[in-house]
Amino acid sequence: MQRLQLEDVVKIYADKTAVNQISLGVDEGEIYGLLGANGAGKTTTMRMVLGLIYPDEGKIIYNGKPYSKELRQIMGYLPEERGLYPKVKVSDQISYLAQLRGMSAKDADKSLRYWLERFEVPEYYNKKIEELSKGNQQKMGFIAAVVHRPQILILDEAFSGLDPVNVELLKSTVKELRDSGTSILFSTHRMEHVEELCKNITILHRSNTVVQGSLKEIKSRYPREDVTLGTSGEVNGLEQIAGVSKVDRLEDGYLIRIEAASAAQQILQLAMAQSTVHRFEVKEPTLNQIFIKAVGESNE
Ligand SMILES: Nc1ncnc2c1ncn2[C@@H]1O[C@H](COP(=O)(O)OP(=O)(O)OP(=O)(O)O)[C@@H](O)[C@H]1O
Repeated sequence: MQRLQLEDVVKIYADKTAVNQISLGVDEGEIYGLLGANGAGKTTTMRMVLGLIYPDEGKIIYNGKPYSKELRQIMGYLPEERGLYPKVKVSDQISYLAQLRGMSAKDADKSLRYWLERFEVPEYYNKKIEELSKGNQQKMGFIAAVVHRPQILILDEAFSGLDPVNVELLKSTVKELRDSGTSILFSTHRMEHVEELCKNITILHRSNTVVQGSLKEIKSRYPREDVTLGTSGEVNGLEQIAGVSKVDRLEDGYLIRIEAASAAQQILQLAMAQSTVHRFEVKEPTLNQIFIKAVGESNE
C-alpha cells in the first residue's frame, strides 16, 4: 500500500482546468518530484493533497484511506509563498503550529530546539521572524513544516533563495527524513536537485501529465545525443559523419551532438585513426534536456 495516491485528480477554477487527471503514488521513504513550467498545476496539486482545496474529480488516498481532518497531524507543508507571521517569535509560532498538529507543548519545544541546533541557529528561538534574513526565514518555514515529524511532507520550492551551504544543509536533512520513512512530495525548478533526490517524477505541462515514471526509466526512453571525446590532437572530418549535427571544439577534445546512435562508433573510429583517445562518453540526457524537450514538444 502506498502512503499517498492520487487517482485521476481534476481541479477546475471557473473556466480554467488547473489540474487535469493527475495520477501518482508516493511510497514510504520516497521523495517524489512534481515538476512543470510556471502555472503547470504543481501548487494546486499540493494544496489538494493537503486538503486546503478539494478536487472536482478523482481520489486522493492516504495510507489507503480518504481525506479526514486527523490527517493534518501527519502532514507537513512548506508553501512556496512561505507563511509565517513576521511579528511573532520563532518559538511561539512554531511551538503553536506543532501543538495544532497534535504535539504536547513540551515535545513541541524539544523538537523545535533540536531543529534550531540542527540548523546551527539556536539563538533564533527568541527572535521575531521579521528580524531574520529571507533565507533564514525560509529555514524557519522548513522547521515549521517538519517540527511534528510528519509522515507526508510537501515541499514547494524548498531550496529557493538559500545560499549553497544552506542548500546542502537542507538537502541532507531532506535525505535523512526520507531515510527515516517520510514520504515527500517535492516541487522545484532546479532539475539537478531532482536528479539527486527523486526516484520517480511527474512533469506537468499546462495542467496535463506529459512525462511520468522512474528517472532511470525516463532517461532510457530519451536518446543519447551528446558525445564527449577527449583527444591528444586534432580530429578532422567529424562534421562529415552521417548523423552528426554539431561539433564544438573543447580545450582537450570535442563535444559532439548526434542524431543517430550509429554515429558514435564512427566518431570513435575516426578519432582513434587520427589521435590518441583518452576519453569517450555517450552521455545519457540530463533531466534539464528532457524537461525542455517534453514541455517544448507538447507546446507544439
Ligand atoms: N485560485 C485560483 N483561481 C483561478 N485560477 C487559479 C487559482 N489558483 C491557480 N490557478 C490557475 O491554475 C493554474 C495552475 O497554477 P499553479 O499555481 O498550480 O501552478 P504551478 O505549477 O504551481 O506554477 P509555479 O511554478 O509558477 O508556482 C494556473 O493557470 C493558475 O493561473
